[in-house]
Amino acid sequence: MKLHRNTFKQALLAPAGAEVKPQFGLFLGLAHAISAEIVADTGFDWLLIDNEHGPNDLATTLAQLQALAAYPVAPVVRTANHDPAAIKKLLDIGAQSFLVPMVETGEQARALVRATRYPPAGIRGVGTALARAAHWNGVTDYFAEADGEICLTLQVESRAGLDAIEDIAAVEGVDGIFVGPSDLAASLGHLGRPGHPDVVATVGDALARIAATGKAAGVFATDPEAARAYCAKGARFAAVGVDTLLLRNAAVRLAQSFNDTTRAVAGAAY
Ligand SMILES: O=C(O)C(=O)C[C@H](O)[C@@H](O)CO
Repeated sequence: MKLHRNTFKQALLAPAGAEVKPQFGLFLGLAHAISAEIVADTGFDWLLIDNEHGPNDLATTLAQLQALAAYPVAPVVRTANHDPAAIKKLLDIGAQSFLVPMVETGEQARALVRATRYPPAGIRGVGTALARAAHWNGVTDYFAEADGEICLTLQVESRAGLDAIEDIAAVEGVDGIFVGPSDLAASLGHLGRPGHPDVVATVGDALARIAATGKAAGVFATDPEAARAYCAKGARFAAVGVDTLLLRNAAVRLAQSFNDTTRAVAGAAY
């Protein structure tokens, strides 16, 4: 059995100058295989299983990875934090692409790369007999190929992270840097206002800086115009929605068409 090739990594790392189509994704916070499978064939390039803010755990993440495996969409797993033991378990259940929140130094980036690699490049523990990732020792040459199919993207979403963009990008094994406008807005004194002009300008500058390093720049923007503007600034992957918001907003609009309800439709995601 051959190891699954990471098409998300291939898309993000397309050679500079190549005709690179930005990869558009959706955050998944409903934490169930059914809701993940419902959106699996809707046309997104990637779907993010969120373990930071979404109520996901290892079991729900596994179920969604299994559900998505049948579809031409790339699963990305956002970790809750930088814990190498938690990353090891996510690797072993088969996650190949990661988004790690709140990275603020090159040192943190180096530690995160090591958490996703086997020795000697890293500290990932060996347990392939128990790992879906290796199809329980069914994948031939797993140890020779596993590290190469890992896609590690890190979130810069604070003033300190902004200051460290080039240091983080310089770390071998970091494939992309994703700007989180909501947490960055909070760090810049604009809590709840990711669309504030100062935040928008700062995000755009950060994307351009990331792209200039040669690493893939990523961003979160639920406003289509903002997402396209950020892609023009250098974003190569963009999360443009959240499943929870899609559900709630559709329900609010449908109810309003029958009842005299005035519930607000959630705009930008936070
Ligand atoms: O800080 C951000 O922006 C992100 O990291 C995305 C957030 O998690 C949130 O906006 C998703 O709803």
